[in-house]
Amino acid sequence: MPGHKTISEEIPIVDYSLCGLRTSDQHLNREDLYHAGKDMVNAFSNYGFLYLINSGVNKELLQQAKIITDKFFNLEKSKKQLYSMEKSIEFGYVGLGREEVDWDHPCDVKEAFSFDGNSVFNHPEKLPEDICPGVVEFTKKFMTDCRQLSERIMDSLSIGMELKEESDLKKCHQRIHKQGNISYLRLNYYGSADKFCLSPGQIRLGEHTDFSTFTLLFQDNVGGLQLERDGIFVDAFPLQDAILIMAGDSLNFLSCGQLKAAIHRVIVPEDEVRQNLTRYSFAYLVDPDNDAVINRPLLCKGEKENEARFKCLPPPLTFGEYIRERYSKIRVPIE
Ligand SMILES: O=C(O)CCC(=O)C(=O)O
Ligand SMILES: [Fe+2]
Repeated sequence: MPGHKTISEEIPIVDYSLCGLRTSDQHLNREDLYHAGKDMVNAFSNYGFLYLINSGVNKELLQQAKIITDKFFNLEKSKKQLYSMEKSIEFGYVGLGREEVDWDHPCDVKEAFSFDGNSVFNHPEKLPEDICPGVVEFTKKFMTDCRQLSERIMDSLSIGMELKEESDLKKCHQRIHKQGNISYLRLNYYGSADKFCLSPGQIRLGEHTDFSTFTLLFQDNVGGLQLERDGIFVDAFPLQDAILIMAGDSLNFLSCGQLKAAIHRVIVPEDEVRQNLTRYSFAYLVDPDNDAVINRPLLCKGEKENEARFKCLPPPLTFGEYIRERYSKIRVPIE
């Protein structure tokens, strides 16, 4: 039976060997989804994050992710800028200083490229294949694995949360990788710290929660990612072959606050050798459909719609409306 233990007493570990991508749909067992789902719900209720091991995501794809990231971000600035992200679209290149998730600190010291599923699968001609050969094939394969894994995780969560209608969570995510849903892969690239004059208090990525339902985060061994636990930031030490799963704002809303959104940030490591290493991370953000209402809690078994937590709810808010409002606060406009 999949277990639930802790790494350094900090980050719960959920073993997905019986429900991950190596298990075919026919061999998937409800009992196994239930046990993993309960572990996930416990971890998200207490902390908002967990390490998933034995997910079955193809390891070769992670090596390719690193090669593609290296290839793209080492290009000249002028080439990268040909693919600059336009306003409010989750596709394109975000250069140094274009995002500031936490306005109490100076700008984030990172570059990123986001690939939303609709662009990758339906408009691959938009991708930078000309300057970064292989990117179309890689994103298609990697995002397919991520979507399949995310759907399994939604099945586990729906059973683990004891939803009255188990399909309700997935119903909010019917258009992943299609028009009307912006679930996306973000390649994050944090250049060596010695190249920049960091201002006091400047960190690589400011404190934030993701807007997503949840985020699958693949990080390298450099370190620097921190998660808030009981009001204190703890190091999310990279764990070999594990995916860090962080609950986002949408899951927090959909569970009426029962599942916490993970507060996280990336600092510059204190260790000088590590500071001067380039850090990579790959984040796949599973988002609800743009028109899905996210601030109406999903009904659990035994619950009635007229119970206390359903009273006095604010006016309905769709995911599309929510992100428009949030993005306007984090993006520094293009000059
Ligand atoms: O680089 C990391 O480890 C975290 C990235 C992240 O939080 C994000 O892309 O939203
Ligand atoms: Fe994040």
